[in-house]
Amino acid sequence: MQRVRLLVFNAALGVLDYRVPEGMTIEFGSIVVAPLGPRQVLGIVWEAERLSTQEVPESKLRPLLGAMPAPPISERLRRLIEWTADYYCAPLSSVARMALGSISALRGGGTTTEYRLTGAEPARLTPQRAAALDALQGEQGSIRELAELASVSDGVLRGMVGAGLLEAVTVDLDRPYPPARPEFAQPTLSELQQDAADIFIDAVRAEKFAPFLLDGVTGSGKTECYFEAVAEALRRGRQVLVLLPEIALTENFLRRFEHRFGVPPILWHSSLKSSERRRAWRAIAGGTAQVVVGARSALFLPYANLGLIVVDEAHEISFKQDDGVRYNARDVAVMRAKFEGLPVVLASATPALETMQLAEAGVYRKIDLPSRFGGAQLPDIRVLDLREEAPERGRWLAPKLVDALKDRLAKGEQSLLFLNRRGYAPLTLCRNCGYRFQCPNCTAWLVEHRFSKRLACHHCGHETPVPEACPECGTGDCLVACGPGVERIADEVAEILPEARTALVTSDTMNSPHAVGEFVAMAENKAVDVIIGTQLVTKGYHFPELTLVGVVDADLGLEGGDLRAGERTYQQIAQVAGRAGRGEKPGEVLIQTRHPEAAVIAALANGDRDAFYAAETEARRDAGAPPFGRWAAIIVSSEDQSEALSAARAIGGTAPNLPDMLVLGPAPAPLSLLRGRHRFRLLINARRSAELQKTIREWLGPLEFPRGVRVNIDIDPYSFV
Ligand SMILES: Nc1ncnc2c1ncn2[C@@H]1O[C@H](COP(=O)(O)OP(=O)(O)OP(=O)(O)O)[C@@H](O)[C@H]1O
Ligand SMILES: [Zn+2]
Repeated sequence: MQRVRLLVFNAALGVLDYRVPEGMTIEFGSIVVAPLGPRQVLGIVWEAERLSTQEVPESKLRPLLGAMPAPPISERLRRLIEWTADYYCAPLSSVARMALGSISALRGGGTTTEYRLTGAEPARLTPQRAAALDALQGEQGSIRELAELASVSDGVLRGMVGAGLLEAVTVDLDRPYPPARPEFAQPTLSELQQDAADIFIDAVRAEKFAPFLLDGVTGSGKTECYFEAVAEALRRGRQVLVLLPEIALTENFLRRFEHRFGVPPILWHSSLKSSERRRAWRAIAGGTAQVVVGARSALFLPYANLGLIVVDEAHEISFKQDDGVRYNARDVAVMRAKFEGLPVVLASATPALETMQLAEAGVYRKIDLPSRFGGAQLPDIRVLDLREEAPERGRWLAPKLVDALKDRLAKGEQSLLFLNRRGYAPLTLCRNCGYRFQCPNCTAWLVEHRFSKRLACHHCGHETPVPEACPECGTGDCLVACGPGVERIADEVAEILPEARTALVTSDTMNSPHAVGEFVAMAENKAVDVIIGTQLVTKGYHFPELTLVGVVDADLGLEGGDLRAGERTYQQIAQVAGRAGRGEKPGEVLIQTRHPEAAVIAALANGDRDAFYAAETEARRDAGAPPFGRWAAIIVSSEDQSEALSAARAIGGTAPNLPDMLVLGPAPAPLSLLRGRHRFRLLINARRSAELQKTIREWLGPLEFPRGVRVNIDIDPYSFV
């Protein structure tokens, strides 16, 4: 190769041509360093005919500086990167960057230095050193990482190294992971489970593209089934990727995996320490990482030898990324399996309608597990009509739910209360003048968090202490909390069941793997009587003593009229209901609602999933909504409202007039102010036959906007705010 075309990691530059200097060997996919003016850029050597750019004359070509000591990005992954960029209308370089994951890992293995406490007991300590000493017990990391953990400056820690309180440790980045053992603790599967597992095992052996939907009720043992496919991949020396929707679930998964295979899997997520990240990336690219578990970002990594992909809780909307490259990891996982030629298993008790449709059309092979493992029955579901069975004044739990909670406590069984709202109260207002606390950066109320004594915005993170007096009228002691969040429900439980031991499970409390682990251990050891949680606690957990689930407000998710609100409500409630009665004792679910007649609630109460899917399918068909039609959104934002509006109007004004595409808007977004940016939205509804992405590219491509305007395209959107 004399002349090469690079995809460089800079969306503005994109594609550049270079000369390969004498003696340097590279191939397509090689990761190289190239000069750019006085600077250097990283790039991937790409097939020139697949990337268009202005030809640079031979005489002007500058030579590459060198190749990184990392395996080249495979052709299959290059094709997936192209497909993703094309489908989601995203810059190729932004997608490719996700494959690199850790830029520092590209520099090679070797060693790095980390620090940990020596255990020395100093006579006297500054308050900062004392705080660091406290915070860093059992921790190890770079100075920067430890400084962040302890909330002190790097300088404080350097001083502690000098004083002998911290010591340097050499970490080998290429030290191998202990091998997982496919036969470590093989369970005896039920006949149904074994049939499902055999199909997956055959698919792993076939080494061909094969998409599956594993549709099994809650507690049917979906994990045990796909673990058998994982075991087969391990026996054959192939790598496995398991995608989970949230990091909070990984802790649970990790323990189950270790039980089954003798060692923990390799984790990949955004809060890995830099040395862990480098080690994991190198093992993934080198083929020695056997099973990788991660959130979305693990999907684009350069696995050397992938043999199976599993997407667990595949219906979860958090697989859709809503910033940067707006891709859906569930869908891209299927595409990756296709390009790589391997099986992919989407597992869920409440599959997305899109997934169901593909299964019905025969595109995905559907494998059913219709009953719970070990003879456990699905729980009994009853509706509490809040219009007839109102909670006491200032309370949120209806008398029947309170009685059920008391009954379980008396019997020593566990209960779970689900409310998908963090904090104490979603709105705080002044009793005297009616002033409402609103975020200065977003169209959103500030949510009171009573434990941290703060008012917080759940969109931008803005926080302020709860004031003594109303900032508007100055009256003291006049603020009222409106509506419940989980913290308020926890207070109510403490009042009605003072002797009950409670656990609050939200992203505020489950903010580290350690916290999640502690919660799971407590719940399993029956050190908790009542769990109060947000959607975090609705899925994945298996607590055999949990026999009662109370849904505090089933109508919450139906408000706002999002196009998938019905489906999402169904999934959340069915999932949380699925936590009840998983052991020997039967489960009961009480759903509080003001709309018992709503189709979703009725379907849940009757345990009639098919009726719900049928009704939802018809509604979507009528509306031309996915999977029958397609949507795309264009979000225009700027710190300057009029600038955002005129840009949105310019887009609306040049909208193509096509028979198979309808453009709605622009209209102010429901979240019309977000992180200080004013937002307008357009929604495109297209027939399946429409060339949606091509049309959007041709429509927006020629338009020019002021520098402060951002235009984001969201293909197959999940968020409409
Ligand atoms: N064949 C088996 N032998 C022993 N235990 C099993 C078997 N199958 C399932 N279990 C146990 O039953 C419980 C439920 O299984 P699992 O959590 O895999 O269900 P699931 O289908 O993933 O449920 P959910 O969708 O509700 O998370 C787990 O504790 C699991 O270990
Ligand atoms: Zn905000």
